Amino acid sequence: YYPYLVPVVILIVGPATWVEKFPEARGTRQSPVDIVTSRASSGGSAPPLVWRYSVNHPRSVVNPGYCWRVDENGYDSELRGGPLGSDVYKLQQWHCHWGSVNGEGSEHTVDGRAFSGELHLVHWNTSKYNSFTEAAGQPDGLAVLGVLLMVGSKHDELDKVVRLLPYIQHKGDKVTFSEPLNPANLLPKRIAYWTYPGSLTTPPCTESVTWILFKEPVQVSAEQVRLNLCYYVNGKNV
Ligand SMILES: O=C(NCc1ccccc1)Nc1ccc2c(c1)[B-](O)(O)OC2
Ligand SMILES: [Zn+2]
Repeated sequence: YYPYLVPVVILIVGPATWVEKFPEARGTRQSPVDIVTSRASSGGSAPPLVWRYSVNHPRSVVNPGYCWRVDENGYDSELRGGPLGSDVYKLQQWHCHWGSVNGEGSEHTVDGRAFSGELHLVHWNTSKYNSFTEAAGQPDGLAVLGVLLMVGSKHDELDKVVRLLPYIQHKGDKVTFSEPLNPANLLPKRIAYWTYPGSLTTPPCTESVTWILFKEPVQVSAEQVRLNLCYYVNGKNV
């Protein structure tokens, strides 16, 4: 009776329906995936992954309704090497995924294990395409650095965004800040990573993402997780 209705309803409006509106979601390289570490082949002779980000420019934190997103507003940055061939990618935005239950917020899992959250730094291929939107439709258009988040010590760089969340409680809210922030400080110390060709994990689920998921999780405090949860799950935006 009653409780059995709820899961069915959730399935009808959740990812299961995305294929109707977004045919890409039925594709062959859909993300997220579970990283089965025993099946990952070693990187062999891939060149080093190299990045450079602008620090002192105004950024805006936006509430798109399902996470928070920081727009880089086109300021200079570069990501190259690793699995990206000879193309240069530029940071467009970065955003965070959190779960409703602590410890289950990440999109990717590693050997079946979920993490408290997951940061995505979204870059687009400026060597081949003229805009993010154009690149987002191409198989080699986007490159996303994925950072797994686990509860531990407070993350000072991330806190520059987390402390602004109370000001963007509703979908569409946006706040601009000019405090210097280096996105490179959001990445783990050790930069070993898994990489695979995948897709956006949210509609339109376009298969245009070269995923680069760092192996080492980054620590954020329980309070930082709580702040993220209370603005995105308890009814304010879902
Ligand atoms: O950029 C997104 N939408 C707007 C859009 C504009 C123009 C064309 C297509 C899409 N979405 C999106 C981009 C990157 C990632 C994700 C979602 B993610 O999977 O959450 O992590 C990586
Ligand atoms: Zn994402």
